[in-house]
Order: sequence, then structure tokens, then C-alpha cells
Amino acid sequence: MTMRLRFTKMQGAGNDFVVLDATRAPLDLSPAQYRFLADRRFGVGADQILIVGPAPTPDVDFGYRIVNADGGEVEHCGNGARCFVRYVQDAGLTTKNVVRVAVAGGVLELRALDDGRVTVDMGAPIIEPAQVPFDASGLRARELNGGALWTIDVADSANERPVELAVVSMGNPHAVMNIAQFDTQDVDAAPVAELGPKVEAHPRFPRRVNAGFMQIVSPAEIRLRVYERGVGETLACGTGACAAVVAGVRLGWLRAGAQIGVHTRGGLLTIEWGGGASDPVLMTGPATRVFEGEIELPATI
Ligand SMILES: N[C@H](CCC[C@H](N)C(=O)O)C(=O)O
Repeated sequence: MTMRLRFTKMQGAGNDFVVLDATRAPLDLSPAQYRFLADRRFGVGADQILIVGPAPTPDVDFGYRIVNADGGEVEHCGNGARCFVRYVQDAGLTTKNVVRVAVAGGVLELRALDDGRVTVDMGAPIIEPAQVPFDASGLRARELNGGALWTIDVADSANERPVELAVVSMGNPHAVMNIAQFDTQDVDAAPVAELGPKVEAHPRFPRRVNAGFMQIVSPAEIRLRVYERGVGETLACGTGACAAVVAGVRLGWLRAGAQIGVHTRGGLLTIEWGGGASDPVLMTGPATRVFEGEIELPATI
């Protein structure tokens, strides 16, 4: 028994999505069915599944849900937000250029630009460790320029090793590491494959965490790789780029209020944050429709 499911494949800076339209009828798939859709051999293949729905409240235009490739539903997706607005415009679901959408992590305002990119007001970051959430019990932060760096022990292949990180939530949890601590100035040589999964699943992150590896190029430019919670390393992570800039500004490594160029493996994201706790993080980047299709989705997997 299968169901025929129409989908749109999209990508934002190489972070790729299967977009499902639930604006006309509810769509409630199982985690196993979401994993099937995300599977790059047996299904369509994607980092996340985006389910576009009707507005849950009068103050927004739409709602959308985000499911990681492992089938777990999450609070936020920055690259997905840009693809969402491209989708609803292309599908004729809106004629607006500024769209408000409700996600589990909050309400986003999205602006489609004339050059094809999209700017997302990602809201203010959450920097209180307990709200990330991060268990800081028994730890003492290293204060730097008003920001905080935490050292946790991570079991790598050989033994336990200390890893220094900043913690930020954009509605979803992020750990940001400066790669200089790994004796390299090249993010391509950072130990993402080895340490990414260990940090993602570290017990001090009760909801797991997205692990960002940041190379500071200048006060207005970074290179970033992210081992995403529930996926693994992706070519880009929008909320990860926002979290890295927030951490970098707070720690004095990046310039507050500047347009920070975030070079990811999939393309350039531009992030701006004024540095105030209530200042919104603004992210601008690409959003591309790749193809549309149909798939026979097994009713039970
Ligand atoms: N893996 C993330 C969700 C997707 C975030 C990323 N794709 C983005 O563009 O922000 C998490 O579990 O919080």
C-alpha cells in the first residue's frame, strides 16, 4: 500500500529540502516516512523535509514545519525559511514580497529581494545557556569581551579531550567552536567528521546540538562548517551561520552591526546582528527550486 505524494526539491546554499504542500489538506507522515523521503538512495534525498501549511494564527500568512533527515521535528531552519518563501511565491500561494510565517521556534518575517535572494528576520538570539539548552553545571565560563566560552570534555577516538565552545540558540540549539583551538587556520582541515557527532550527542546538550566549526577570516568574514543535529555535515546551515556570527560578535572576534560574510561549502550567506540582546539577526542568501516530482510513499515502513 502506497500513497502518491507530490513534492518540490529546493536548496539554499546547498542545504537541500523536500518541500510538501499541506496548505489544502493536512499531511501527517510518520518519522519513518520522513526518513524515507530524505533518503538519498531509496527516497528523494534531502537534509530536511519542509511541510508548508496554512496560517495557524491571523498575524501570519503561513505555518511551516521542519523535519530533519533522521525523522525528528525541529524548531527552526534558516536556509529552509528562504526556500519556503520562494516556494509559496512560485506556487501562487501568495503575491506578497514580505511574508510572515510561524515555525515551532517563533515567527519569522521573510523578504524576497529583487536579485533573487531572500532576507530573513530570524529574531533575537537566545544566549542564556540554560535556554539553549546547555547544562553548564560544574563549569566556569571563560569570559571574553562580554561573551562566554565553555570547555567540555569530548571523547574522541583516542581519549577525552577538552573542546572550547560558545552556546547560542536561534530557536534551535548551536555550539560554536573557533577552529584555532584545533591547531589549524583552515576550516577544511577542522576535525568535523571526528568531533561533530561527539559534540552533537554530548550529554551537556539535552536536546542534542548543531556543531559549528568557525574560521575567523576577518572581523567581517568567516568560513563555517556545521555538523547538523539529526543530519550530519551539510553544505550550509542558516541558523548555524546566525549562531556563529552572534558568538563571534559577543566574543569580540566579529564586528557588531556589520554585514558578516559567512562562507559555507554551498555558498555565501550574509548575516547582520547589532550586538544587543534584543537585536534581531538578519540573514540574506539564495533560495533555488531544483525540480518537482511525485513519489510512491509506502504507507508503512
Ligand atoms: N539541523 C537543525 C535544523 C535545520 C537547520 C539548518 N538546515 C538551517 O538552515 O538553519 C536542527 O536540528 O536544529
